[in-house]
Amino acid sequence: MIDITDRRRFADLLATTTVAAYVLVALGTAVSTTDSAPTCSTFLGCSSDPAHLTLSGEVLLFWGHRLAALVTGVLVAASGLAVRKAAVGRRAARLVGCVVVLFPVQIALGAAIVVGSPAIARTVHLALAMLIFACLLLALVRTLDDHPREETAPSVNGPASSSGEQSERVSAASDDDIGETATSSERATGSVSRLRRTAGAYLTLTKPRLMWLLCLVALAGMGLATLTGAPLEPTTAIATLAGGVLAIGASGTFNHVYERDRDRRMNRTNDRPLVHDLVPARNALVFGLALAATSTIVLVTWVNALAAALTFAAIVYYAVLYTVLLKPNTAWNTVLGGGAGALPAVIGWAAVTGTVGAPALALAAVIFLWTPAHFYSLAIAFREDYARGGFPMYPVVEGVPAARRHVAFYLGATLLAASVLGWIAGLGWVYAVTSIALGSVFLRSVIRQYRTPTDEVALRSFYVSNYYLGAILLAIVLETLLVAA
Ligand code: HEM
Ligand SMILES: CC(C)=CCC/C(C)=C/CC/C(C)=C/COP(=O)(O)OP(=O)(O)O
Repeated sequence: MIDITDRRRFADLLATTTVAAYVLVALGTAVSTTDSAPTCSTFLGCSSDPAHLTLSGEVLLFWGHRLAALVTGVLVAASGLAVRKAAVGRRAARLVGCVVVLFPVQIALGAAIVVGSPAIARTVHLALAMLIFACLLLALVRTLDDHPREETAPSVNGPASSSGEQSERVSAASDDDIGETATSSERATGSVSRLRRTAGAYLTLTKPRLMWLLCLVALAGMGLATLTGAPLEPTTAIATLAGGVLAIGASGTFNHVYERDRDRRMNRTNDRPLVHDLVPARNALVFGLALAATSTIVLVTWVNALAAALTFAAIVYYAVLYTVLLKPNTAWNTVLGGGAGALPAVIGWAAVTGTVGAPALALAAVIFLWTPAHFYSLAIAFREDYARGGFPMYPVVEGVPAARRHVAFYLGATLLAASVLGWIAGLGWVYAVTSIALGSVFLRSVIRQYRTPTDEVALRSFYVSNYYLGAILLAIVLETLLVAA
C-alpha cells in the first residue's frame, strides 16, 4: 500500500527543491548579465583580492548563486534518495532521476565558467539550469496530481442570482426614489447624483482596474529602450501613457458592449452598466470610438506613427480578435488573447525608438506566458459563472485539475522567460532580487492550490500574479532610473 505520509513529505521536499532551483536559475542569469563572475575567479573559493570582499550588489549575487547552488544540490540529492520511498508515479521518478544526473554536469560546467569562462559553457549552463528547473516543476506537478486530496469545493460564484434581483439592487439606489413631493433642492441633489452615476458608469466601461498594470508594462517597455541609450522625453512618456489609457478604455468599452447579454447571466458581471441600461449601448459604442480616435490622435501627434499603429492594433486585438472571435468560441481564448496584453511592451519600446527590439519582444513574451497563469486561477474560482455565461474558458472545458496544471506550467514558463528577459536586456540585481522574491511567492501560491484546492486559494494566486508582474515591471523601471542617474 502507498504510504501517503511519505508521498506528502516527498511532495513538500520536491516543492522546496523546485523553488530553490528557480532561485538558482534567476541568480545564475543575474550573475551572467551583471558580469559578477570575474569578481571571483577560482572554483569553490575566492582569492584575497579586496574586490571580492567589498559588499556590492554584484558580489552578493555571486555569493548568493554559490549558496543557492549548494542548497539546491543538497535538496536534489535528498529528493533523489527520497523518490523511491515516496512511491510516486514512474514519470515523476524519471524526471527526478534526470535532475540527479544533470546536476553534477551543471556543477562541472559552472567550474569551467569560473576558471576558463568559454562563452559556450555559459550558454549551455543557463540552458541546463532551465531544463533542471523544468524537470523539477513537471515532477512536482505529477507528484501533486497523484496526491489524494479533497475534491474542489463548489465555485465561489455560487448559484445564479437573477439579473432581476440585481436590477432591483441597482434601481433601489437610483434616483427614482425621489418622490413626487421632492423639493427643488432635493431635485438638484438628484441630478447631481444622476450625473455622478452616469460618469461612474462611463468610467466602469473603460475597465480602470486593469490600467495600472498595463501602464506599467508600457512604462517598462520605454525603460528597456532607454537602456540602449535612446533618450526618453517627458512628453513622449506622458503621451504614450495617455494614448494607452485611452486605448484600453476604448477596447474595454467595446468589450462591455459586445458582452452585455452574456454579462447579464454571470454573477461577477451582472451589475455592469450596460446590463442595467445606465448607458445606452449606442452611446457606449460612440464613447468607445471617440476614445479610440483620441488615442490615435494623441499618439500620432506627440509620439510616432509606429506606436499609434501598434496601439490601434491592440484595440482591434482585444475588441475583435479576443472578444468577438476567440472568447466565445475556443478554450484557447486566454492563451491567444494574451497577445493583446503583451503589445503595450512593444508599444512602449516603439514610442522611444520608433522600432521594435529584442528586449521589448522578450518582455512581451513574459506577459504572453504570464496571462494564462494570471487568468486561469480566476477562471477556476468563477468556472460556474463562466459556464453560465456560455464562455468555453479552460477550466470550464477541461476541468479544474487540468487548469491547475496549466497554471503551474505557464508560471514555470513565465519565470524562465523573465530570466531570459534579464539576460537579453542586461538587467541588474534590483530586477534579479525582485523577480526571485516575488517569483518564489507566486510559485508557492500556485503549489498551495494543490494542497488547499479552494476557490479562495485560487483567487489569492490570481492577485499574487498581479503583484508578481507589477513588482518585476517596477524593478525594470527602477533599473532604468539607476542607469540614468
Ligand atoms: C486574455 C487575457 C486576460 C484575461 C482573460 C484577463 C482576465 C481578467 C479578469 C476577468 C479580471 C477581473 C476583472 C474584473 O472583475 O473587473 C482581470 C483583472 C485584472 N487583470 Fe487580467 N486578464 C488578461 C490579461 C491581463 C493583462 C495582460 C494584464 C496586465 C498586464 C492584466 C491585468 C489585470 C489587472 C491589474 C486586474 C485587476 C485585478 C484587481 O481587481 O485588482 N490582465 N483580468
Ligand atoms: C493598449 C491596449 C489597447 C491594450 C489592450 C490590452 C488589454 C486591455 C488586455 C487585457 C485583456 C483583459 C484584461 C481581458 C479581461 O478579460 P475579459 O474581457 O474576458 O474580462 P471580463 O470577463 O471581465 O469581461
